[in-house]
Amino acid sequence: MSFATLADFEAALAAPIAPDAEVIAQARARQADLTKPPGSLGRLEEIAIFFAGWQGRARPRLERGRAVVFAGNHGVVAHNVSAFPAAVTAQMVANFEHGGAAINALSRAAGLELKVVALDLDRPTADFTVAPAMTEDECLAALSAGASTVEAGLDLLVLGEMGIGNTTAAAALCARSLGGDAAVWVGPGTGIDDAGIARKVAVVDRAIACHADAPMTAFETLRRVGGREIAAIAGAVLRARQVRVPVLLDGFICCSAVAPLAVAAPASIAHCLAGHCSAEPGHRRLLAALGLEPILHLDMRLGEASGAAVAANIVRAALAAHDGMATFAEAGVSGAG
Ligand SMILES: Cc1cc2ncn([C@H]3O[C@H](COP(=O)(O)O)[C@@H](O)[C@H]3O)c2cc1C
Ligand SMILES: O=C(O)c1cccnc1
Repeated sequence: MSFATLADFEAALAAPIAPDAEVIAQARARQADLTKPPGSLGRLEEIAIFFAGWQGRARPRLERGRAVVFAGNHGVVAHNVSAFPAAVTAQMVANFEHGGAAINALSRAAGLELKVVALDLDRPTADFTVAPAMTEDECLAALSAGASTVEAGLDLLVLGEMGIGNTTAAAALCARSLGGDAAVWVGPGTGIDDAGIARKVAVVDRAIACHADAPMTAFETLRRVGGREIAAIAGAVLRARQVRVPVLLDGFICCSAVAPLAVAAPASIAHCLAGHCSAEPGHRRLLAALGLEPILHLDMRLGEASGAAVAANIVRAALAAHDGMATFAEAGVSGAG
């Protein structure tokens, strides 16, 4: 599946795709029958029921889980908005390929297959303080690259990114999609100092002003102030919903990729859970705006799908309890009197 035209993107965004209500009812009934006080597994129960509805299976499984890390480079790094040089993006992609990054260890620990997709790293996006980051064709190609990593039959999709400078793009996406001053969305990213944060705020203000007259559509926001890895995440999310694969989103940047989608069509991210709340200050506000309750709070601020990969272990635990526990009848345990 690809996004050959803008109409394909708009159709995927608006498609009326919902979880299976009958299967949700079956999974809920099973939870009520398991040998525990009702509700005592808390959020784990909700996670199991969510996966049941999207997988269309009253006893959902996590055999084929995939983590995908998309990488892209950003013209906006010319404004000195990251603590690290842009060359680190390609160097980290090499590190992913050699198995040495955090996501290699964490995806292995969670039993997830790992795919790394580098998107035109030698062609950074345009500086979005003066021009759209991508042409329409470039944005469609990135959306398609994301969609092509997802197929029916996956039990879980974990999404993440690598792209030096992309917390600046993420802040601009949030400001354009959700409003609010640049200052509420800008944070230290890889660790810039206060002067760097002030530079970043000014860059996001200029970006918002530069694109203020453009249509406030999801596509224009992704294309103008996003990046290739960010558009690829949006494409993967839309494709996952079409094939009913539940998604775990990672940190601030990953979630910023779905903000334009959620604003345009709230149901377009109904199959997504937030793996964690990162330490990047805008993430908490972004999750609240998206109506997502993060599974974990671990003060992580890495990206690479790392927080979502850790949360996949919680999903695994939720599904194991849902599938493996005995019912009151099977175990001969008395129900509530
Ligand atoms: C070695 C290294 C590994 C990373 N892995 C993810 N990121 C994270 O940091 C970047 C965003 O922060 P900023 O906007 O400040 O550049 C993204 O690549 C993100 O995934 C990394 C950053 C570095 C330096
Ligand atoms: O929230 C994240 O995922 C994040 C925060 C800072 C830098 N890189 C990623």
